Amino acid sequence: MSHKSPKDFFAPLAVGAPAPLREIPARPSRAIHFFDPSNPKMAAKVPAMVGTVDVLLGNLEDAVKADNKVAAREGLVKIASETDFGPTQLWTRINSLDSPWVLDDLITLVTEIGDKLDVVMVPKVQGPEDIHYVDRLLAQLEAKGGVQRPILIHAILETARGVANVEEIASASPRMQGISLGPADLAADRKMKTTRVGGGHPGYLVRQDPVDGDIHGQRTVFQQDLWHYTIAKMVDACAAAGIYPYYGPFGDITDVVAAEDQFRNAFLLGCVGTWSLHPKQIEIANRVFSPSVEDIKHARRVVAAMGDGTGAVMLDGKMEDDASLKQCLVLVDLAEELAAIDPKLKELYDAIEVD
Ligand SMILES: CC(=O)SCCNC(=O)CCNC(=O)[C@H](O)C(C)(C)COP(=O)(O)OP(=O)(O)OC[C@H]1O[C@@H](n2cnc3c(N)ncnc32)[C@H](O)[C@@H]1OP(=O)(O)O
Ligand SMILES: O=CC(=O)O
Ligand SMILES: [Mg+2]
Repeated sequence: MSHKSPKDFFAPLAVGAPAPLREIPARPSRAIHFFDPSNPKMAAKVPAMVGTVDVLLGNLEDAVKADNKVAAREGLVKIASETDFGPTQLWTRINSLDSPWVLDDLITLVTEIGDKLDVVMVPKVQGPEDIHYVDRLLAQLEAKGGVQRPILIHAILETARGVANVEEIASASPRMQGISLGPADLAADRKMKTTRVGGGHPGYLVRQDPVDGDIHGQRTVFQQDLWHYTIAKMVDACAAAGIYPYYGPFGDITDVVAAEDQFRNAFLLGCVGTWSLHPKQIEIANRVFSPSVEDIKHARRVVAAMGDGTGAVMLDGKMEDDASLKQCLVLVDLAEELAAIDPKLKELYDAIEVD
């Protein structure tokens, strides 16, 4: 397989298209909030959500009825044209690359609202060839529409082939912003025997060994995480490529407790955010994907104790060194990025006293 040289990788793919970015900016994206632009009730709520959520995503793919595909596309153009998004990013999820709608999705959105669109989410990505296709098309359309800065690409990891190719997908283009887990389509594609949109399953468990050989006696059951392997693989692929990993949908809107657990697992494993399908999931995501006061307090104590950052010190009976300092700096840096856009968090983090 032939690879592009570094100089070609960062050259625009169409005459007149903006130059690709050399680094993907670390813009907060704790919640990517989905709305259906063809649904008048949802669409009406979008302007008031600006500033309350990091990303608003006009969804054109699954969950939008086939009869409403054109209305959703046109609805998104209208909302984008009429709304000042301020600090909130505007993303879209286009229809899949084999669908009858995707070409018109891209032509319409990039030429009409390209300057407002930050990221295009591409579903059911199978391999780098899908990203190359969207990459070139975006460049051609940016040139046609006079778009001034490159629109980034976000892939959904929701096919078995996509998971097998995740490293190549992550580094397929300088437009690659990040990757989300798509547990619902991935489960179907893998022929998993679940019937849910993300989250766990009570049947996927590990059981304590029999006590005194009594297999029918009381034995503790530990439910396992169906998504651990894929999220970890995705996080590694994204970190290696310098892009951002996300959990995806949690379909049980009423189970806010399990949603929080699933989001926190993803946060701890390295994800920067998740999807929100319903307004009540935004607050959960914003909270979970922001470092806690306790974490920042501890991280700042380690930073202070480590002085010039070399050597080893004891803090509360625990050894700290360069590696634990680096982990603490991940949290401190994230807190600074979030404080810059979230005044409540800034107040919270500023009030922390390090003893
Ligand atoms: C596997 C995947 O691909 S996941 C991604 C695709 N799926 C989606 O994007 C789903 C997006 N979400 C939704 O469609 C809806 O939230 C549903 C269908 C799950 C639930 O909708 P409802 O039954 O209307 O929920 P509910 O009655 O609690 O809504 C309360 C209010 O919030 C509004 N609302 C619900 N979801 C959203 C949303 N995502 N964004 C903005 N407003 C919303 C409703 O319109 C309703 O407004 P109203 O008070 O003016 O009547
Ligand atoms: O698109 C998301 C999914 O889980 O499927
Ligand atoms: Mg899907």
